[in-house]
Parts: sequence; C-alpha cells; structure tokens
Amino acid sequence: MDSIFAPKSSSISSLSSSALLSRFLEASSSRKFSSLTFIGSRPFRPSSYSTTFAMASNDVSKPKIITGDFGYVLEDVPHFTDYIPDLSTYSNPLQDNPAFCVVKQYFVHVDDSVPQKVYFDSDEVHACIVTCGGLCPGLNTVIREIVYSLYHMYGVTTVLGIDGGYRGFYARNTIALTPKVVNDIHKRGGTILGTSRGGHDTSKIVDSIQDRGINQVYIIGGDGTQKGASVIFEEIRRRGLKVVVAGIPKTIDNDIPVIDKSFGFDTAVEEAQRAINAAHVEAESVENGIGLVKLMGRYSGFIAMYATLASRDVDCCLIPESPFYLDGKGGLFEYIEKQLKENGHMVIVIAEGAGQELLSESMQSRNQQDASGNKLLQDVGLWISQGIKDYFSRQKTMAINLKYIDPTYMIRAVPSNASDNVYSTLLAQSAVHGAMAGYTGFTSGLVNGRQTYIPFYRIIEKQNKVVITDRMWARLLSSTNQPSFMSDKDVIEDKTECISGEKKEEDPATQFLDNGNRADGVLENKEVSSV
Ligand SMILES: Nc1ncnc2c1ncn2[C@@H]1O[C@H](COP(=O)(O)OP(=O)(O)OP(=O)(O)O)[C@@H](O)[C@H]1O
Ligand SMILES: O=P(O)(O)OC[C@H]1O[C@](O)(CO)[C@@H](O)[C@@H]1O
Ligand SMILES: [Mg+2]
Repeated sequence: MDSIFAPKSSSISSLSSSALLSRFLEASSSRKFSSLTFIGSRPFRPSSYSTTFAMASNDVSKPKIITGDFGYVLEDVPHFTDYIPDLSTYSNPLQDNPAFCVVKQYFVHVDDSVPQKVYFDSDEVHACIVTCGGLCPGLNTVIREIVYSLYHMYGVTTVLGIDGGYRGFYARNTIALTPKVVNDIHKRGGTILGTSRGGHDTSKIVDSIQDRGINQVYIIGGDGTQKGASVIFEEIRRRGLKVVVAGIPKTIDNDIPVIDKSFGFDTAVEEAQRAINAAHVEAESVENGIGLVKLMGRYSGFIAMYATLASRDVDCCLIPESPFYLDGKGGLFEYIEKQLKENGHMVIVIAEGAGQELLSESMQSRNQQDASGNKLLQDVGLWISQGIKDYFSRQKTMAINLKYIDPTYMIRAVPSNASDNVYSTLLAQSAVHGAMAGYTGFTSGLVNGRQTYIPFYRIIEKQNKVVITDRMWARLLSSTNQPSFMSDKDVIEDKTECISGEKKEEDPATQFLDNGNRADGVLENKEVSSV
C-alpha cells in the first residue's frame, strides 16, 4: 500500500510510509484479541515490541499468520494482492471528502489511519448486499449505511440488493439500491431485502456473482451465514476473481465468537424487558403468581442472561449452557415453592434452548432440523409451564397462578434502538472501507471496543456461549439468588478441573466488555488500535 493519507497540516503526517486500516491480532499465548494500525509492511506498535516477522506460509489458501517475539501472533486479513498480481490502485476519494478533512487530525492519529490508495475505481464497483438467517434489529440500518457509504464516501452508484437470502443470487431478480430507496429503512424492523434459511449453493451463487459483474459482496448474517460467506470467498479466490466478500455479523443470539457482541443484541435485550415487566406485574398481582417468559437463544443464553441482569425482577434464569433439574432437593420445583412461600410471587426467564435434554427424555425426541441444518427446538416454555402446574397439583401445598409469555418473535422484529443503530453504522462503514482497500474474506467486527477485520476462518470456528464458570454468570446468580442446579459432586469436579488447568483452553471467554476490560480478564490494549 502507498502512503498514508493525511492533511498536509497534520502534526503526524511524518508517518508517510505505507498504510493500513486495521487488522486482527491475537497474542496466542494468552489468547488476547486486539487490532493494530499498520504502517508499511510492518505494524506500528509500542516500542516494547522487538519483533521479527516471519510469514508462516506462502500458500494463499492458508491463514496469513505472522509471528514474532514474546508469543506475538498477527493473523492477517486476506487481500487481493495475495492472489491477483499487478493490480491497479486509485487515489482514495476520501481525500476530497469534506466530512473527513475538516479536522486536522482525521485519519492520521496513531490510533487511526486509512490507505491513500484503494483497489477500485468508483465507476468500476458493482456492489451487492444480501441478508440471510433469522431477523435481527438493525438489518435495515446496515443495508442503509452500506449504500450510503458507497455512494457518499466513495462515489459508487451501482449497489444491488439480493432478494431473499442466499438463494436469491440464483433464483430471483436483484433490487436497485440508492440512497433515496434506503433513506428511512432504518426505522423499520426486518430486512427490506427479505431473508431465508438454506439454499446455499456455492457454485450457483459464484456463477451469478460473475454473470452479473458484481465485485463487492456484502453478506449480513449470523454464524451460518458467515460459514456460507467463507465458502463463497474460497470459491472466488479459487477462480482468481477480483471480488471482495465482506461479512457483517448479525444475530440476536450473540453466538458469533471473537467479537464483543453482534448488532441487534442490545435491542433484543431491551425489548425483552417489556415482556419481563409484564410477567412481573401479572405475577405480583395475584396470590402465588408465577410469570414465565421464554426468550430466544437456541444454543447460547446471552439474551436471557442480560435481560435478567437488566431487569432485577427475575428470580430464576435458565439457559442452555447451565443444566438444571426439576425434582428433589436443589431442583427447580423446590426453589419455586420456596420463593412463593417467601415472596408470594416469582418471575422465571427461560431461553428457548434450555433444558432440551429434559424435554427429549420426557417427550418423544424428533430431532428435526430447519433448512439451514439448525436443530428445531421443542417448546420448553409450554413444557415447563405444564410441569410446574402438574407439580403443584400433585403437591397440593398451594394453588398457583401461572402466566406464560412468549415474546420471542416480537423481540427480533422491532427496529433497532439507538445504540444498535450507531453500532450497525460503524460495522457497515468499516466493511466498506475494508472492501475499497482490497481486503476480502473478512467479517467487520468490534473487538475490545475497536473496529477490526476478522478473517472468516476465525469467525466460523466455534460458537460464542455463556461461560457459566465466568463472572457474568456469577453476577446473575447473585442477582436472582437461584440455585446453581449443580450437585456437590459437580462442584468438586469442576473445581478440580479448574485447578488442574484442564478446562482453561476449552472455555471460550465471554465476549462482553466490562468497564473497558473483558470479563475474561484480558485487558484492552490502549496502545495498539485500528480505525
Ligand atoms: N456450513 C454452511 N455452509 C454454507 N452455507 C451455510 C452453512 N451454514 C449455513 N449456511 C447458510 O447460511 C444461511 C443462514 O444460516 P442460518 O439459517 O443458520 O442462520 P444464521 O446466519 O446462523 O443466522 P441466525 O442463526 O441468527 O438466524 C442459510 O442460507 C444457510 O444455507
Ligand atoms: O423460526 P426461525 O425464523 O427459524 O428462527 C428461530 C431462531 O432464530 C434465532 O432468533 C436466531 O436468529 C434463534 O434464537 C431462534 O431459535
Ligand atoms: Mg445461527
């Protein structure tokens, strides 16, 4: 890349060698994630780093990993220049964009850089946007901001919407997207492009990309979608095409790893408050009232955990990661009975994926899957409501009054709240900057509060889950005062594993920021940064 773009008057315009937006850094020994600004072919880094760099491999299909002293590992983002020689570059149109030139320091603070050259001429760009998987607040905001960023920052005027998810590439016509078309879509829930599950046919999709002359593909979706994006990228690279594949991580479940959180998650947690409040009002208005709320979370209980912590009215939160049992000492029924005797009412929040193993035991397991291969869940809310009613009618100790609220689709079909709107905007703008700079095969994400580009293979290797040995879950337990539903034996075994260190590598860290630091104890590195 060529020289860093800086207004001439900038105090640090002396950093005039080559440049880059942001990359993804992992210090492998401690599993720390951060990002850093690149100057030239070497990272700009604190002077305490005396690092020698070595590319692990020249095979373009392998991850670009650069290692150095003290366990330093940089996992670099794929770039056109990895597999296409002699590409033309163009001046970055942002140089002439008044929005980026009004303040001296723009772009050239050590924390903050952009490339002077981009890999697309504005007229040459034919971009497309697709949304896949379940709905999520903020989808329309991301679509809008990609269109706006391309038009207004880079002068790109050809942006197509793919209709109805991955299968829309080969089964539907495209939709022309202009700033006028998308102007107020962020105020609506859902996605104006439509979405779907299944229908991922890699060759048909890449054929369609080639046939339509598309050279920037923006793919918005959850973990399944990012896997789909990854194989599209591999195929595009195999064919040697100058086509960017950029992912934007979406899911209310927050089950995408590495990133701090996915957009739409905050809105979902906020919307869940309305259901929890209703459950609480209903429960406390009657004798022995129980308000039961089922929230989404197929494999990860983040929405349930954060909605519970936010509400403070919840007496018990059940998530897929924390097994529980119903009968006997320390079981759920005993706890409910105790709560009702002490407080006269209680509120239970249950994630849809919780207790599925118990349901399978008591009902005939169907093992069905949706079109994308996700497990179709049985309704744990209805099942547990019936179980609680049956228990109290057997016990004959008290008459209960249970209200079951299922707001699951209501919390993901709403427009995004203010914070998700801002977050979605940053993700979209960042994806466009990366694409114009010639990066590809990446997901745009916030890591430790910084915008980064994360190679697909890191996003798709596992799912983000609540770590029940982590502090956030401990905070929840101390807020609800619910039992841990672990037997003495489990606790002893768990402690032994922690002491022997066997679990450490296995446990994914909770990805949330906690006063600037990660809940897993990883400190944010303030000295290295990205755009
Ligand atoms: N392993 C995979 N390889 C290729 N494509 C995939 C893969 N997994 C899922 N997909 C495709 O990605 C799209 C969305 O996947 P899925 O339905 O799992 O939703 P998601 O992106 O995980 O979002 P969410 O879980 O938040 O609803 C589907 O069209 C599906 O066919
Ligand atoms: O009914 P659908 O549209 O398949 O979606 C349900 C799933 O989608 C999610 O909301 C993820 O997007 C899960 O929490 C839920 O299990
Ligand atoms: Mg998913």
